[in-house]
Amino acid sequence: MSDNNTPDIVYTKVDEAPELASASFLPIIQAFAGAAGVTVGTRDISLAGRIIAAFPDYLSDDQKQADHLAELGELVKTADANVVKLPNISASVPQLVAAVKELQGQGYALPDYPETPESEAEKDVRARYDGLKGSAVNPVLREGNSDRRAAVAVKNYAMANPHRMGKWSADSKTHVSFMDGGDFCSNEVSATLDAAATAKIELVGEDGSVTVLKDGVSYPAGTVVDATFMSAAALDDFLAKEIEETKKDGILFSLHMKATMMKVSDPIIFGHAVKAWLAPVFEQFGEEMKALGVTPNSGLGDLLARVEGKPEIMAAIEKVTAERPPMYMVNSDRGITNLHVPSDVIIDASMPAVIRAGGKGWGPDGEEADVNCVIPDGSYAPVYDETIKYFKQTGALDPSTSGTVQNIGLMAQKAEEYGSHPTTFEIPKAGTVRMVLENGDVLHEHKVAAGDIWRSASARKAPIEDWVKLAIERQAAEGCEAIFWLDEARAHDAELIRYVKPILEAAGVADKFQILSPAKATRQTLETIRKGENSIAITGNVLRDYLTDLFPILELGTSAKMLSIVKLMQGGGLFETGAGGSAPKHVQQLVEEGHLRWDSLGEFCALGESLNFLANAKGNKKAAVLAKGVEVATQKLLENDNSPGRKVGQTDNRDSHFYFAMYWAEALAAQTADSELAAHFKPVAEALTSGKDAILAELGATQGQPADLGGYYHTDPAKTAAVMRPSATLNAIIG
Ligand SMILES: NC(=O)C1=CN([C@@H]2O[C@H](COP(=O)(O)OP(=O)(O)OC[C@H]3O[C@@H](n4cnc5c(N)ncnc54)[C@H](OP(=O)(O)O)[C@@H]3O)[C@@H](O)[C@H]2O)C=CC1
Ligand SMILES: O=C(O)CCC(=O)C(=O)O
Ligand SMILES: [Mg+2]
Repeated sequence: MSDNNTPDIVYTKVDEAPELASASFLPIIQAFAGAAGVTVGTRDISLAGRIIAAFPDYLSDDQKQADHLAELGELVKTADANVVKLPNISASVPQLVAAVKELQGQGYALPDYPETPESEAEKDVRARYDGLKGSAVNPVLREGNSDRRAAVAVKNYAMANPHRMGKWSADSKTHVSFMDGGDFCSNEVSATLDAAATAKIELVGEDGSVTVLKDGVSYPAGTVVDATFMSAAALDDFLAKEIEETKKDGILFSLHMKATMMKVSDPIIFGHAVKAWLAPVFEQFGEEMKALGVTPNSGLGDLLARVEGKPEIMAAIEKVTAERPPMYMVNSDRGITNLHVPSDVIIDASMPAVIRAGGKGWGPDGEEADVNCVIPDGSYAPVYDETIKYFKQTGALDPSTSGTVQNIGLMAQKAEEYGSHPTTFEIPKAGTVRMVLENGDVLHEHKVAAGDIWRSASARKAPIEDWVKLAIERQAAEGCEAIFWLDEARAHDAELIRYVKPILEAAGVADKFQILSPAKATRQTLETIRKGENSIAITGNVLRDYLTDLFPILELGTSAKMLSIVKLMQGGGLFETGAGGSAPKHVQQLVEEGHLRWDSLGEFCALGESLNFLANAKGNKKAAVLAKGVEVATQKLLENDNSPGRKVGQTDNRDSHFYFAMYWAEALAAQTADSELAAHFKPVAEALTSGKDAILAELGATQGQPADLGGYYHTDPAKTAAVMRPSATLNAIIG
């Protein structure tokens, strides 16, 4: 749906640090693009914006907001889509509840999040909130497969200016622990559908009763449909054993999940860990805590807040905690543990952080220590396991000589586990889960017990074929090693391999590709980049996510600098900014000490790609000139080291936007392809250059002081602009 009101480029309005950055950077983009007749507009996909859009019937007319996510969901299915997508919050329940509370405080008469909905009205409210939970944005926008890599200039800069890496020692006790049975990995079955089909998922109880869990799940022909489950009993045994083992080893206990993206299964697994950690407390006070509204899936933080006024429960918690191994901390100064909030420790970012640090996590005493990284399901844990084993044997990677790993990820149309939420169930009672097709065929069945987590994931034919073709294209462009990270011994992967091989053979390029299990691919890839050579990892959706944080964090120090292109299957373009999240810690630092260390390199890269797309797809010559200018400016910003530093007083996000604007204007003034644009930008470049000292002084004057944004999830635009655009000189030139 592209109408006259759709701008040439849609720049998404999001949350937390990237949204703060946009308050400073977007006015620059709009002014520069406007001079070339390119329109850049925003669509609000922030958590607060999505909440407001979901409850028009509760709000006054001036508070109402259209459903921009739905609009973008349509746009990305057209060739007109040109969307720059910044990272947004994939909300856990505590984040959602906090955002609602903040909006209520601002006068939005939103209903409370119903913990235990009973009336029809409460059930309706709960369903609307549930639709906003977790990764509700990315799967809607990602109508294409993923191509993530470091731009050449960025990689070269990282090699010339290597970040610090923690040292690995051969006797590090840090390791990964995963289940050896009863998990999603070992229970998986998979089949490819010959014809289009509609399935019903039902639970046949041991008593013979039939409960329909989900009806009318339809798949086009050629879809790979998986089913699997995690045994709750096996999970509980595993967690109890790991807590004991960690204590024996004298190291930190940590749990790494993706409770945001895997919004149904992983919060439940997280809740099992909370229960395992406080097992004796739950045994003694389980009923009382339930009455207080304790839901282990929301984490220890929520639990502690609810039992605060109960000294006997608090005493029991203290007693158990003293017997437990020390826990890996999110923030030891504030006592925030790994199990406090399900969205605080997110595996794609958290495991690389441990690995980059040489296998260290922060303990409750504020000191670094070795850590047991518990990742219950064995499907992808071997990647981290193998990485850690490799570094223990060989020492840390050297970013000044290391090659690079690019990723081609199967992501389109809610591929694989990351699209499985509507078909994931916590099983209410023992029986058999069956997936039955409309002709009565039983596609998959599993015998399950109460509390098991059963889920079905699928990958469609068109996205799979598009993914293999994209891999062929990228391998031809790079000429380097290319590995499909697929395990022929795993049911789902075996079905994918049946697609991959014939396509490679038909294209005559089978010899350019290898197919290796994730563990073997990890080792080979690490050996390749250690030699200074490059590798393309062609993976499913989960490994796309994991690897595009893991390798960039080792090679570049951060995944913020990644080029992240989604070639939409209907011809449009979606340009994600970096491969990281919305960095809540950065907001805290800005609010406390007026320094924003968010690095917008991902935005610069995405902007360049988006303008190039406009130039190529729409023949917009001026956009091509703008794009070239963005490339030159980015290169210059790197060369001159104008990226943000971590500490107050150093270059920050706002300073780096000024430098970017100055270099961009200089490049546009100097180019000869479009004299009109050159003439327009000449005085702009001069004003920015001669105003440099004044501008930097005005920007710097705000550092070191607390900043007031007028909100967290729903900030005040005027206050945010005052914080993020404090230079009157710069504003006058841009304005
Ligand atoms: N594409 C998307 O929409 C994504 C959204 N998310 C969401 O983001 C939130 C936070 O997720 P989390 O897993 O903590 O991951 P983040 O990537 O937000 O944070 C991890 C750390 O990465 C570093 N980092 C990330 N981006 C930048 C940047 N541009 N500049 C500088 N440093 C950066 C920071 O490290 P340091 O502190 O060392 O500076 C940061 O603290 C969650 O709500 C999650 O749901 C997460 C991933 C992707
Ligand atoms: O959508 C999300 O929750 C996170 C996405 C993510 O981590 C990624 O795409 O790398
Ligand atoms: Mg990720």
